[in-house]
Amino acid sequence: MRILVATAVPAERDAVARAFAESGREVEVLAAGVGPARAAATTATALTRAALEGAPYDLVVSAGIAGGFAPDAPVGSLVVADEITAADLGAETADGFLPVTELGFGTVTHRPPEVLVREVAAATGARPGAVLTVSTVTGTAARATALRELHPTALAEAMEGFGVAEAAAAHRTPVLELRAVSNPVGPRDRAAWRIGEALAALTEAFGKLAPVLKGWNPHDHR
Ligand SMILES: O=C(O)c1cccc(C(=O)CC[C@H]2O[C@@H](n3cnc4c(=O)[nH]cnc43)[C@H](O)[C@@H]2O)c1
Repeated sequence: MRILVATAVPAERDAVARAFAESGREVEVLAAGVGPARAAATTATALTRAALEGAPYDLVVSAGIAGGFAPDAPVGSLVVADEITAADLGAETADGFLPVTELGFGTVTHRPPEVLVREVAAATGARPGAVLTVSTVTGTAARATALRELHPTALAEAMEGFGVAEAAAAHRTPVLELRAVSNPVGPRDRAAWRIGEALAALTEAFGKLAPVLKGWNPHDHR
């Protein structure tokens, strides 16, 4: 079982890697960059390289900190994606937002394996729900409300999950997204982000997750 974990920034990579200190070559943790496009490009490159080396990954995990929708995902809590949805990939119209799928293109949602989502939730206490991928961090209460109206099951927003999932899908590899909430989604207050608390929660979660991930057989749960 080979696992690729893609975070956005090195501090998140290091927080995850601490939990896998003795995993040898089974788990690689990569700082793939901020935003869906950069994350997709870096993740796809890593997946291609591994495939060409004859050691393809069996699972890709998008991980890091996130904004949480109140009151369901408070700061310090964990969220595991039961769907990974690109929330701003589409067109704005006079009648509201249209996802690209309604324009006849592509996809806006990837679904991680249900069994794995349940196992991750049980092992870590993470709450399952939609994790939105946005290219612009939400900075107003109005935008937070609009996102929840469009995505009532959303628990968190971050900036990479959909890009990582697109790369995984191109390689027919299952994907998972696990996030630790560092801030509420809403009016911008960067100074109030609890990054240290969220990174500590991420390390603890991956520590509990290591046996689950290593024991998971993708061929049993396609
Ligand atoms: O400054 C630091 O020490 C530091 C350490 C770890 C991570 C960061 C980041 O700024 C990570 C940016 C990353 O976080 C996600 N994120 C977090 N909150 C939100 C949000 O409210 N809306 C969208 N994305 C959020 C996102 O995935 C960013 O890539 C800094």
